[in-house]
Amino acid sequence: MSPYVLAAAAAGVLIVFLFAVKNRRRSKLPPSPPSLPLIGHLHLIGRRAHRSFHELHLRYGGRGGGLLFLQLGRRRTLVVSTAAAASDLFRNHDLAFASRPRTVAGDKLMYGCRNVSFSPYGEDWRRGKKIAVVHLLSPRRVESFAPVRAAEVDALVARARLAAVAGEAVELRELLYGYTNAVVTRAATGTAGATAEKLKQLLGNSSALVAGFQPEDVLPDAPARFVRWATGIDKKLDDMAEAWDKFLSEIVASHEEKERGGAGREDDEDFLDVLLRLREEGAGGLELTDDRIKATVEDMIAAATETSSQTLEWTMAELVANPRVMAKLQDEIARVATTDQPAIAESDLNKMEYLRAVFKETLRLHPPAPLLVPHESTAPAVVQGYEVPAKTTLFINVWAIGRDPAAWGDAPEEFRPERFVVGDGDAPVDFRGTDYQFIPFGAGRRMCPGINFAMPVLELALASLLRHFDWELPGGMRPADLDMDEAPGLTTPRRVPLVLVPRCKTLA
Ligand code: HEM
Repeated sequence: MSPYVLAAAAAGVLIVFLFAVKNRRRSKLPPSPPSLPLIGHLHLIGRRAHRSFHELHLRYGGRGGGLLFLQLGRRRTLVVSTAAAASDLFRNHDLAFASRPRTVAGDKLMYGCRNVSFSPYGEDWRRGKKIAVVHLLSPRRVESFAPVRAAEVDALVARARLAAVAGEAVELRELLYGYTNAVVTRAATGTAGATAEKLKQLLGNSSALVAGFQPEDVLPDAPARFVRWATGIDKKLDDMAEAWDKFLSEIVASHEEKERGGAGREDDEDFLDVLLRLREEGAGGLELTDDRIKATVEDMIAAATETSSQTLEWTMAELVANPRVMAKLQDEIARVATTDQPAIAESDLNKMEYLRAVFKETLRLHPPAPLLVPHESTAPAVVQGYEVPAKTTLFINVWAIGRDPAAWGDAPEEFRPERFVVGDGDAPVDFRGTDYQFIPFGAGRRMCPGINFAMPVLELALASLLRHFDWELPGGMRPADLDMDEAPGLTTPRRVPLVLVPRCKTLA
């Protein structure tokens, strides 16, 4: 046989062998739709990524046990879309997926990812998170902000009353954002007013810059840098980072000045006071540099404000769309908060079981972070028999999991808070990270540490707004006319802001 024929035969065998190996490797990845060169599956993802992932899961993920593997430009991506798969992932692979993908925007806006939310998994993140859980968001610290919540709810009710007396419609987003922003800004920095206004502006501009896919997601380093420079993204991020830094540095300086005048009582401290005191005390091994302190305060404000105001706006929308639920909740509030009380006491909130159920139902259907915050794996993992390589980005589609018929029955789209009310002795499904069909705050190591802070802020506001007012749709609109779609972005506000008319109620 001629050497050419031999070489061709050998090459053929080698190609078939390599193809078989590649296919065997591929077959160990979770299912995946057909992809294009370079961009992979990016062209299949719309502006509301959670909806695109859900559609792809329904179409291609059937045999994948709730897992779907996508190549989004350069990013290997695992999408989890069912409660069963989320349970397996958090129970058995939480550590492998406990890091975060690094982004240029996160680096620039959060002091090199020195905040808790974007920090890669490691000792600094662990210590930063401990500070958040033990010192900033502990039940005792949250309790110390009760007067702040009471004052800001009073202001919220007063603003709604002005509109009610004038017979005017109110844009709820503006009203509710003003409230959550003021509570969080006061808890973080001790003041609201102009500080809260400035923060609103900074937060709004920053969200627009970090939303959506970034050039480095799609392109190799050098071209991505070029695109960032050519499109002006880098300049915008640098300007934004400078504006944040100027603002935060002034607040830190004024707190340091105050501290030099003598330490106040620990019970009256805001987040910045706590962080500066911990720096003095040694901070459990974490070097609390100025940058880390500023990143932590910025992180808390960013993580708390929009998530809370969006939850309130969605809840009001669902209540107006479901008058039966609205009436039942108003009855509960009237039963618990009697007429002799001018304002609702926080201790009464625990007696409002249906109120908590209403919020849970809202968070099931409208989780503010529909894909959580992206995780990244630091080691290879075998999930449900599939091999997932290290450095894979993980999206947990809690928006889809909240609609998973296997977990929620045959009418998962229906707003029915009774799902979360159970008979004596049974524990209702909760969002504390162990009922994997309902994880709007995440689960495992990277779970949200802010639940205790968020819930009284939400519950006190809603109970007060429903106690003092009836809420009507403007201009003959009917509940069925309400647009219940969400806008694109990292969090999911309503696409169309909710506008309602408050009518003063006489307290029965
Ligand atoms: C309705 C209100 C809120 C919702 C729905 C919410 C939801 C979430 C979610 C989904 C995550 C990501 C979990 C993951 O990646 O697995 C998260 C992380 C985080 N949240 Fe919240 N959150 C809320 C309020 C708050 C508040 C009030 C604070 C602080 C005052 C806060 C601070 C944080 C922090 C620091 C992280 C990062 C945790 C980490 O990476 O280890 N959140 N939150």
